[in-house]
Amino acid sequence: MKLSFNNIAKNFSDLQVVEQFSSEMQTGELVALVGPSGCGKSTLLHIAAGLEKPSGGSILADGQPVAGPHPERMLMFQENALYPWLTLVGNVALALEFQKVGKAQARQQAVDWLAKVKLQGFEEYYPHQVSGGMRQRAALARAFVSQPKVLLLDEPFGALDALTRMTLQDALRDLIHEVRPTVLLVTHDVDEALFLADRIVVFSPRPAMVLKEFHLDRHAKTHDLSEFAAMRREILCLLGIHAEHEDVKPLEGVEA
Ligand SMILES: Nc1ncnc2c1ncn2[C@@H]1O[C@H](COP(=O)(O)OP(=O)(O)OP(=O)(O)O)[C@@H](O)[C@H]1O
Repeated sequence: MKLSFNNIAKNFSDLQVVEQFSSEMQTGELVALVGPSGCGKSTLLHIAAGLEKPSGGSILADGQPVAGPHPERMLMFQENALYPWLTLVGNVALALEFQKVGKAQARQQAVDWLAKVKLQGFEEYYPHQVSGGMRQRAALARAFVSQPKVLLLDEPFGALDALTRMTLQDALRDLIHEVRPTVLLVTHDVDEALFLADRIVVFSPRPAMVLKEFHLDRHAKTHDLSEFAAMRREILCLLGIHAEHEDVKPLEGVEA
């Protein structure tokens, strides 16, 4: 599904959050939105989800105005997105039951998708009985089970430790490869954007304006992002972060 943001502006009372944002996300494209905290990235996701109305401009999904939330445009948050009173399989099946899929069929599909995110054997566990990474795996299964055409990810792995985050990024890549939704990813993690995205949009502080877009080759990327070092440095620089301080320096006396 193609998403078109046409001259989007958004303000909350006197607060101008987004100014003149225009961009087209092609079917199956993964676009990462990065920018300073509070610049309006989540607001753009909410507009795409149909949860917020723009103050100016229009948002189209396959040429049709977005009038409100729709299951084909799925929003996934950072953490605690699962219902604590339902098991993992119950949480995933519920996404289908909302769409009027029969209970038995919903459950079978939920079991299948939990297996795809390596949670077989944990179907009957409650969210508090599994780790944060496992909860986010289940949340991924729930986001993908109804095979959405657009996936809106708001810092999906922001609460996880670095190692768990990387395994979840791999899982997300596999699911995207299978379902091929159009994805808008809000992240503070530049490496996550470099690993997952086809395109990275870097925003200014509020009101959000596009500072620069980066196009990445779609090929089998690994977590070794050394080939993107120059791009990483430029993005960090645009965000006002001194990249040279970020780099790991060899310890004294150790040859680089
Ligand atoms: N419903 C709302 N009512 C009033 N103000 C809001 C609302 N939603 C967001 N804002 C304000 O809009 C600004 C942008 O918020 P938004 O969550 O889009 O930023 P962000 O770039 O996603 O931030 P972060 O990276 O910290 O999550 C903030 O100042 C926020 O307080």
